[in-house]
Amino acid sequence: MYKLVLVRHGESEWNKSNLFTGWTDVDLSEKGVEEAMAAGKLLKEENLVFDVAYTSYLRRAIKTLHYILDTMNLLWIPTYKTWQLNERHYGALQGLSKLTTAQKYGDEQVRLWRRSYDVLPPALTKDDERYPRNEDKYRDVPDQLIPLAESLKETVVRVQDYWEKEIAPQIMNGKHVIISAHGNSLRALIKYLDNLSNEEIIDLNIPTGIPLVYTLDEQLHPIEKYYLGSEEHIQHKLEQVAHPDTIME
Ligand SMILES: O=C(O)[C@H](O)COP(=O)(O)O
Repeated sequence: MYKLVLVRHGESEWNKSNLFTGWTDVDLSEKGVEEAMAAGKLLKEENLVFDVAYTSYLRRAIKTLHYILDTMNLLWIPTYKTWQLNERHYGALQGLSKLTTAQKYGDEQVRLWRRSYDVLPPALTKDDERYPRNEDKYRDVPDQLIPLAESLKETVVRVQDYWEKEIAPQIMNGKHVIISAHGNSLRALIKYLDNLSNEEIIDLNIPTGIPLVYTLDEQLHPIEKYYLGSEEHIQHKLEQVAHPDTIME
């Protein structure tokens, strides 16, 4: 049996202002930093230890991992960063308010863009300043893999590819792994790990900064999973993600 921990980054500045973020490299809010440190504390109290860590190319996930590992006195462990664990690319929605977009296009359209499995958000054009190719950190990513927009389906492809090639072999080798990533890149991974249908994944939300602990069998099939922390706190945070326009604090 193996243990695996997934954690969505703490609240970001754009989570706080309720903006579509995707690959925009925004920082953690003050509350996000506190959430990350609290996650480290919970993991320590659970007596979990890690040998290797994975995160995305985005500072909100990288910093969350850093605060967690610092709190656990594990900053020294090898940490791998990859664009393949980045948030789902939200295309031309990036930077728009989720509330204003719902007022303009309707709640149902926004729900489809946010949670359906295979509906693409409106795409960027290559001359848009938000085109990822403009950023040095993606210089080694082949052109055909640089997204202009992604549905969860495309996100699953790149996350699953990285999982199979890099992360799964480490776990099979007995390494204790933590992954710090994003709401939708983790939904993509969980869809794959839990073998959820395209319908089941629609209702899955991931709270910020709450460690999700998996127990996996020898074939890396999940046996058990649970969030760390109080049930009430987790439920409240899940509501916030599901309805970001209605619950602010
Ligand atoms: O990219 C974003 O806006 C968030 O990280 C995830 O947003 P969602 O919960 O609206 O998909």
